[in-house]
Amino acid sequence: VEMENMKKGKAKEVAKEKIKGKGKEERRKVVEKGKEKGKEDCRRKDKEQEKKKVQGKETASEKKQFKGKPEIEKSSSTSTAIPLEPPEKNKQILVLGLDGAGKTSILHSLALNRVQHSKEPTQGFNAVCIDTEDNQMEFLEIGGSEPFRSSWEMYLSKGLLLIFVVDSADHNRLPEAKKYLHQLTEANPILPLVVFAHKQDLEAAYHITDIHEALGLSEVGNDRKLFLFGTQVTTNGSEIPSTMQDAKDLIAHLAADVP
Ligand SMILES: Nc1nc2c(ncn2[C@@H]2O[C@H](COP(=O)(O)OP(=O)(O)OP(=O)(O)O)[C@@H](O)[C@H]2O)c(=O)[nH]1
Ligand SMILES: [Mg+2]
Repeated sequence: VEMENMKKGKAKEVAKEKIKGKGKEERRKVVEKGKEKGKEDCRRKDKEQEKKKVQGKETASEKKQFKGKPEIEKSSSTSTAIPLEPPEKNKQILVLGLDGAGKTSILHSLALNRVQHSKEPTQGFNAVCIDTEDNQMEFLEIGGSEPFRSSWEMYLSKGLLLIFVVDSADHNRLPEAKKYLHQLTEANPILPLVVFAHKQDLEAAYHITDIHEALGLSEVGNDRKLFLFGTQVTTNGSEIPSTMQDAKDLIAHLAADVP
């Protein structure tokens, strides 16, 4: 399926203009500003992660999965028990969606520019730093299993933008995904939203227009930047599809745009 980027109404125009209108120079400034705020940690960790991957050990994000409070800014992130608290430092790109939607697989693949499927459900959090050409992004996935969903909402205020992932072939659970998505969008009416209509490789996958409808995306707020991508990761090791690359580029632009 040739995947595409769908945007809606006014939000579409605004987002487009902002991305196009923003000169590279200006964008770079924003990025530099972000780095000054202490994102070097993130970069250093990312390098360590890459090394691990090359050595064929556990992936960065798997290593960083843990229960309880995220400690991604600290050098030794280990398992801790409750309480759950939002991270206090840099703003992150939140990656949410029901269990099994494909969040971790997407993050691994975006980090490597190569497909890498996740083998295990995320138990708690999964923090991933990804370098782009002139930027660096910090993603925070929160597990989609029931016990973790109650903590999604409290991370919204710390989010730069929200990536919401759905399994496009899991028709039965689309209403549930919609319910959670709308709870999130109602709690924060302006946070930019990027929806991944994922697993487009599956025969049963709904096309993005159906996903748009099933998730009620026309009702998530007129003041919000909204994007919808049809995505998939297929064979481990293969290059990520161009739509995934497009999504990554867009996310980098959006993240750099946030003051
Ligand atoms: N067919 C297909 N399967 C996929 C795709 N992406 C991920 N998967 C599979 O879907 C399953 C769940 O993927 P994960 O990335 O662990 O899903 P998740 O959203 O992180 O799940 P939680 O961490 O439990 O919230 C794994 O078996 C993946 O291999 C895809 O594009 N197509
Ligand atoms: Mg996961």
